[in-house]
Amino acid sequence: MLRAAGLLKSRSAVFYRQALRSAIPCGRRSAATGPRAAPRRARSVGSGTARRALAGASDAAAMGERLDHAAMMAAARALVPPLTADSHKGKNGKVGVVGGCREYAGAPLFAALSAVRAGADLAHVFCTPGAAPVIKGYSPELIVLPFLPDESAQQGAPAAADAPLAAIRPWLGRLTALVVGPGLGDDPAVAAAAAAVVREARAAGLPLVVDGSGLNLVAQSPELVRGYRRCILTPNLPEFGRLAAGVGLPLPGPIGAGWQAHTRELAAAFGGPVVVSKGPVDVISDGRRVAVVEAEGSLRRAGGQGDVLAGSIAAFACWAFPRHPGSGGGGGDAAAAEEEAAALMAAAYGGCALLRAASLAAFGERGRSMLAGDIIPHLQGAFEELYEGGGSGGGGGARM
Ligand SMILES: NC(=O)C1=CN([C@@H]2O[C@H](COP(=O)(O)OP(=O)(O)OC[C@H]3O[C@@H](n4cnc5c(N)ncnc54)[C@H](O)[C@@H]3O)[C@@H](O)[C@H]2O)[C@@H](O)CC1
Ligand SMILES: Nc1ncnc2c1ncn2[C@@H]1O[C@H](COP(=O)(O)OP(=O)(O)OP(=O)(O)O)[C@@H](O)[C@H]1O
Repeated sequence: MLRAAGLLKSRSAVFYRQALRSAIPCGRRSAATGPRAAPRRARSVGSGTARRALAGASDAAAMGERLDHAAMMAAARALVPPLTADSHKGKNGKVGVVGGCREYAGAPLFAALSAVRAGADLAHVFCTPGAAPVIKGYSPELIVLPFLPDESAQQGAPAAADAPLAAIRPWLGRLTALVVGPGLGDDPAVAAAAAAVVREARAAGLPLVVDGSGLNLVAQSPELVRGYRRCILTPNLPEFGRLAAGVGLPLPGPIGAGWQAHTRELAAAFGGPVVVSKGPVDVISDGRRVAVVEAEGSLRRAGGQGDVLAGSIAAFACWAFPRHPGSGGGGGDAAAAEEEAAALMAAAYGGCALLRAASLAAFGERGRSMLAGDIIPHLQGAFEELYEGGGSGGGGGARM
């Protein structure tokens, strides 16, 4: 038994290392990705670490010029808080997930569990009453709050968002990042409540990751996030097309990877949010600079991998804005805007690289049977390899 576990462990470690190697275009491990000798200090966006790490790549860059992989990995690594004996619960992140309805209970579960497995301390799921017992039943770790409208009771009723927002509002102030959309569905009352939560979160300067059905909300009402600098939009290609249509950005031809070339333009059209266009490579842009995550991932396309990504990015977003001071809105000084954009780009890059390494490891273990839930136990080993240099290689056979 122990021997088998050891074999699994070392097999996993091989996959993390493969993922790591394939993440480095020159094929050698740079200082930026090597193990760290010294303990790290806690850092915040205000320290300028993320911006400085990006500066070498971005200062000379023309609009849309591609940022360097090693610099992006260093920037992501700089966001990771050290584990210290004087930490308290919540210090390393409290993530909220707005999503989960009768049809889709898995998506918010994947996002929330991934956030805590990536290192956030707490995860809350704001879902409909129909989804709550299912989500809770899967994981005692999650704080499940059935405050979104009950879809079955709402048919034909006006989409009033006041009551759900009143229930959710007291919790928002405790969070350090919010994921909006995994498994939210398209019920009008649920969508109206989620839109109200987005407005409230934005007013409070809370970092947002918008994914899944949340992107449909944004496509229909781009003003929800337009100009908001603490927002990451994570579209797959159909979602990318809907967002582009929402802001009047023309795209060439039918759905396809070529659309990703327009990621910078889409981000520019939103004027604040970072866009992560998911696909064969993940293209990340703040409307000015572009970073591309090319690391090898899984060959499986099982549903839910985007939810694991959203939760992983949310953990990094907590670390990018530990106390979310300021509003993240337009205006303010240019240096602050630059800091926020750099931190957000680093958070997105960190999450994308993590997902790819973990899914490659899960694929190595499960092959064609790999599911999104199989990736989550591998977040640990992938995280250690990419961001801590420890490389326990753990995760094989562990529970979600
Ligand atoms: N287990 C769950 O509860 C899951 C729920 N999910 C949720 O389900 C809701 C709806 O998501 P959908 O996946 O239906 O909607 P999407 O808009 O993501 O996808 C619509 C259709 O486009 C296709 N498609 C996706 N990527 C494509 C690409 N690159 N090229 C061509 N076609 C592509 C898909 O097969 C799908 O049929 C969201 O809220 C989402 O979060 C998903 O996250 C999957 C897992
Ligand atoms: N064609 C591809 N080649 C390689 N990796 C891919 C490809 N498509 C997706 N991925 C990987 O899967 C991740 C999630 O992308 P995907 O398109 O599955 O999201 P999604 O459709 O939003 O997921 P979900 O099923 O959770 O809604 C990407 O970030 C990338 O790592």
